[in-house]
Amino acid sequence: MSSWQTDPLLVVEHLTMRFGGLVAVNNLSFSVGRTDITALIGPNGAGKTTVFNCVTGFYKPTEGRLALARQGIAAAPDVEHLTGTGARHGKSNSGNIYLLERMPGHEIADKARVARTFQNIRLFTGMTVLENLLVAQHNALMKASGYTVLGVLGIGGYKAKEKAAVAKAISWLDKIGLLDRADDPAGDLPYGDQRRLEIARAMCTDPILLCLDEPAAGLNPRESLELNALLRSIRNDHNTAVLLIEHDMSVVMEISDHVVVLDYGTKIADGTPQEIRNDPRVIAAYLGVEDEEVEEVEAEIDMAEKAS
Ligand SMILES: Nc1ncnc2c1ncn2[C@@H]1O[C@H](COP(=O)(O)OP(=O)(O)OP(=O)(O)O)[C@@H](O)[C@H]1O
Repeated sequence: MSSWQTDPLLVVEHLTMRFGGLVAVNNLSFSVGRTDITALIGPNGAGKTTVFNCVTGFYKPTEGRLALARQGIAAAPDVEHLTGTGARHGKSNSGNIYLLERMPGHEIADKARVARTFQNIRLFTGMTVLENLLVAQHNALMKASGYTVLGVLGIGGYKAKEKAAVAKAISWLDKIGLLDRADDPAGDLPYGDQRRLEIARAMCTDPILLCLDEPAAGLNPRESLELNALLRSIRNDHNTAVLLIEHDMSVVMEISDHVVVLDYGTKIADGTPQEIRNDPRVIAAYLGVEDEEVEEVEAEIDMAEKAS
């Protein structure tokens, strides 16, 4: 059995999102494995970003449940019990469970520890590269200060936390190869570096789930390889599950453990890259081609896989 079945971090059940008469996501169920890179793929308008917006609290789903278990397994009876209490989160025998559909975005980030990036880069371009990573840790630092001036001036653990925040930022800059650009404005970085900085900024909040909206868009082949290595390291070395939306099939095939395919808001396939890659419905839907073109597309995917 695969990780998303045996050790799910997030279980999405019957998620539906309507905008007036338009059903953007329709009765969608899938799981995100705790140790997986999960790719959400599908043609333009399939509902991928809407799913992200529901997971991260930008939208309140019309229907459905999104249960995240910080540790252990969110056992069905525990999730049912929590749902019945009307609470947003609660303790179970194996740890805390969070019902994301009930939580505002800032709680999803702070308490459930879900971080995200956007399709278009949203760095603070006028701040330095280092400052971008420090700002990401602002909430944790303010907590350490006890929200008091004395706290900020050094009573209690604030100074130690401040040092740790700088150390964490520097270690991420080192990891993404931008230590020598630490004092430059983030807006001066080339596009691919800005993308990696945005991911590092999200990682500075110590997420348990990192949601990336088209991280490979606009990257050249070298930057794309660097991104793959970074995402693998996030999964392997930082115990952070990754959920990404991606159109670049070579990236999806190369780094995903699990692929969920949407078309018109509905799930049409769910499995390993190997399982979904030979499914003609997936290829046709994802690339928006007619049936007779499917073989051609399969050949293209083969070539992309061999090249990566
Ligand atoms: N806030 C909104 N109000 C109305 N309709 C919306 C809203 N957000 C998304 N939609 C619609 O929901 C459908 C799904 O959009 P969504 O952006 O989730 O698709 P997507 O798979 O992420 O597409 P893309 O790959 O182009 O980013 C589309 O028809 C879109 O127009």
